[in-house]
Amino acid sequence: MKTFDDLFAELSAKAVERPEGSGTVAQLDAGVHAIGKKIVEEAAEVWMAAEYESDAAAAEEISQLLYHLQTLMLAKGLSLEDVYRHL
Ligand SMILES: N=c1c2ncn([C@@H]3O[C@H](COP(=O)(O)OP(=O)(O)OP(=O)(O)O)[C@@H](O)[C@H]3O)c2ncn1[C@@H]1O[C@H](COP(=O)(O)O)[C@@H](O)[C@H]1O
Repeated sequence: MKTFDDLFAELSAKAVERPEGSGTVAQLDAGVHAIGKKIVEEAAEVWMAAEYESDAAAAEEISQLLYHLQTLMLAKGLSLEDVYRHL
């Protein structure tokens, strides 16, 4: 099963290698403003799923929010350590 750190390593490699068809590369090219809007959208979907949908649906929406947060971290050049030091 993929962990938060595994996904960050995978996305970091995609940002460097820029494989054809990568949604992550497209998001990074779209920039911080577009990724930020996606985060707000996904956060709302997490809230709605948690309040009105199944636990499985909420978990899936949470995974998507985590993905978009990682994409924003990459767009900003932030490392896992930059975030973890605040936990
Ligand atoms: N975990 C994710 C992941 N979670 C969410 N998403 C993106 O977020 C979108 C989810 O948004 P919604 O469900 O709200 O659907 P939507 O609004 O119709 O989506 P869009 O129209 O905005 O694409 C998906 O369409 C994906 O584009 C993800 N995209 C990729 N990953 C993983 O990231 C890795 C790299 O992916 P690529 O860069 O695409 O190769 C792979 O391991 C993927 O599994």
